[in-house]
Amino acid sequence: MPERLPNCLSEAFLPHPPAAMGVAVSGGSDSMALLHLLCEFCAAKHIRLQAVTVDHCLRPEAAGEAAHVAQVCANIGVPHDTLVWDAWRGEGNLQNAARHGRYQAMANWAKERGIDTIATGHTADDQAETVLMRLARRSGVDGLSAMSGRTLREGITWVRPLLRTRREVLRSYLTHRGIHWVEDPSNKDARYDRIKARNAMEHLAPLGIDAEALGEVAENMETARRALEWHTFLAAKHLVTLDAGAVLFNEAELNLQPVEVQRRLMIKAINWVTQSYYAPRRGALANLRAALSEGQAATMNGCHIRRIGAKIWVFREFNAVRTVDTATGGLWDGRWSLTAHHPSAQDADLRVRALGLEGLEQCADWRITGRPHVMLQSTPGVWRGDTLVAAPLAGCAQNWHAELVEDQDTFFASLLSH
Ligand SMILES: Nc1ncnc2c1ncn2[C@@H]1O[C@H](COP(=O)(O)OP(=O)(O)OP(=O)(O)O)[C@@H](O)[C@H]1O
Repeated sequence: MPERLPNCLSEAFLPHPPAAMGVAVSGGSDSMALLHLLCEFCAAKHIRLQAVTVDHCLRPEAAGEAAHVAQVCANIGVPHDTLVWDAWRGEGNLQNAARHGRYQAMANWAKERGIDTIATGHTADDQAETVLMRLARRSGVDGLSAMSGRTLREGITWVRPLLRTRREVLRSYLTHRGIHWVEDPSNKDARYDRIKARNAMEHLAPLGIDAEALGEVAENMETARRALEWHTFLAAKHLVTLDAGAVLFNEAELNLQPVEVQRRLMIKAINWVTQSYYAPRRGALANLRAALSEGQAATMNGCHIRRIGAKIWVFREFNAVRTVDTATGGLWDGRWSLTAHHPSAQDADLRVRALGLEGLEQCADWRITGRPHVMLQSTPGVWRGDTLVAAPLAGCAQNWHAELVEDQDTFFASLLSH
């Protein structure tokens, strides 16, 4: 085994080398190898490298493992920090909560240090195991698509330089150089789906289903996913309009699109209106489609969806914002800012709340906006007690402006991954 792995870290993973980058090191073989490979790579490119380990306080050995990583980093002259995540409150899925907490903690760590890129040690084996697990979940093109070599999350670019490298290659590299790594006991625990998938690989090999083959499937799926994404983007440009924070589809044009494109457009619309990241379930979306085709209205994930005239409107569900109440200087529903340029705009007793029926009763001119009554109910207004002061989206502006924090281009941009 050579001391260097020349093909592991191609420059392709960093098209624009940053001045500084982070590396997430759990202490396992993959990230330990990544640390050493990056140490050489960054020295040659004059990139300042810093390492980080998150201790989830879930296993008694974890603190010792983090200390081991710290020692290894000290030996090779890479600054290292251990972050503690102990926010588990016993609710929901522990693995997901720990992963989410870890990414957030590392992103904050990086931002505090002026680092915008962090490398993680995902390998070709992780890729293959993920494909197997996704097959079991009956995933479609998105789920089966390859993990990307670069993703944006929490305002940080995450890179995965080892995605095409097998774990066994990294282990022999470490062994050859006498570098010790930590063996996480959960890596042998066959109660976890990932370990089940790992163990299944040896039985699948005689069929020709190995890490390389599964990796290729994932890359083919990724190519198909991008084509679908592009088609969806072009369709959106043609049949979507945005108005007052709502998404409007030309229904006749929408129905001409393939079902999968319709599904993706609906997900993006719901996510844009609710500022959410998670897609509603396939079954729920199929029910929504059926309801709409029968002319019924539906609510889903905090959105109200219905046909009005020739359009399908997707807008905020009134019940989801009924109790949202903020000061006029703040963000209402995470996306609206209401401002005015007169001095009374600063009055401490002014609040922003949804209009509801009460608000619209005080808004004589709502019809001139051309917006549906049911949609305007969930738009923001400025209130003093029970009296409506202004409703800029409902034709009663009184010199107030309602602005979305995300400009409308972000809806179209969200249709394309980066
Ligand atoms: N506790 C940790 N501290 C620092 N980095 C970590 C830690 N755990 C995992 N990582 C980083 O994430 C990489 C992938 O690890 P692992 O597969 O265990 O995580 P995961 O939660 O499955 O990640 P993902 O959801 O991104 O697939 C590691 O190689 C390492 O770079």
